[in-house]
Amino acid sequence: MLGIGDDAAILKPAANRHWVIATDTLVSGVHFKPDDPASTIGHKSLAVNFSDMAAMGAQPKWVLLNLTLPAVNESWIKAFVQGFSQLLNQYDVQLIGGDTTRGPLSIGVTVLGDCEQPVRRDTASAGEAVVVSGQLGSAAFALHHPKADDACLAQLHTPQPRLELAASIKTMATAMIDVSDGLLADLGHICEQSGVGATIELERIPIKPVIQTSDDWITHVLAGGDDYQLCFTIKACDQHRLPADCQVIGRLTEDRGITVTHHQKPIHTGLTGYQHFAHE
Ligand SMILES: Nc1ncnc2c1ncn2[C@@H]1O[C@H](COP(=O)(O)OP(=O)(O)OP(=O)(O)O)[C@@H](O)[C@H]1O
Ligand SMILES: Cc1ncc(C[n+]2csc(CCOP(=O)(O)O)c2C)c(N)n1
Ligand SMILES: [Mg+2]
Repeated sequence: MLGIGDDAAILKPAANRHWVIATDTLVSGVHFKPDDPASTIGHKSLAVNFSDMAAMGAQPKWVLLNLTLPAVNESWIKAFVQGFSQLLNQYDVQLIGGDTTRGPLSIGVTVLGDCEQPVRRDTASAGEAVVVSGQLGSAAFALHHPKADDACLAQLHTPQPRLELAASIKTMATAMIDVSDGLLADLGHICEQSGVGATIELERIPIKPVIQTSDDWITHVLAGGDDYQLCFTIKACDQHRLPADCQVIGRLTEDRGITVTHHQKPIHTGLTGYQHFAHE
């Protein structure tokens, strides 16, 4: 085992474990505002990667950090490191390397984790219940209404990866994903890759009541993104075993596509999810 200092780090996998590897980049102006606090940018760049580990039912162990900075601003870097290290230490994860270059501000993180049995996106079946953790739409609401609610703003700036929750439900989850691009997009990935569809009930999706003050709250809930909650599927017989922070919001169907109902009536949203190249 060798960390920072050589041309590459060296890892020795534990026997009978699966390695799980993911990478996610945050770009200034795309994933955060240039004047957001550096400590929250540090936190979020790691949290979104840990969220991918949670979605696989894996435990993060090591990370690589690729920093592109426009200039050396010591107080900015100090605050970034503080936010980044706080989450690293919380989950006992080691920074084993990375790269630092000059350019427009962006942060790339690669995370390596392990688990006994990963939870995939392509293993759900029709008839199973669709579950989400926490509440959806808070971060998207805060992005559009930054002064409206501190709890929503905290969801946007310092999302908490659902690692403990994932560990507690991973054996009952038949498929799982984290909600980064919006529920419709991410549940859509489970559906497409598992060859099923879904019907979800809007009124069963947990939200903070304050977001309903926005005319666009349905868009925030279904397609806003930046939630970093878990969406997973379970057998109907496991519903009574769900932790309190999890809510069944619908069911998987043989028919493809996702139908959203509001008080039993289908609603036509025309929504997809967060798309990086949608407005080109
Ligand atoms: N440039 C790329 N080269 C190779 N594979 C890629 C590339 N971009 C995405 N992928 C792969 O495509 C799959 C989906 O990645 P994507 O980033 O779209 O989804 P995600 O990780 O669920 O979402 P998010 O990035 O919002 O967390 C992953 O397996 C990822 O490794
Ligand atoms: C300044 C600013 N503009 C827009 C957003 C919203 N946003 C950006 S990327 C993304 C999806 C996840 O990205 P990826 O798919 O790359 O992981 C979302 C919801 C934000 N947070 N800050
Ligand atoms: Mg990704």
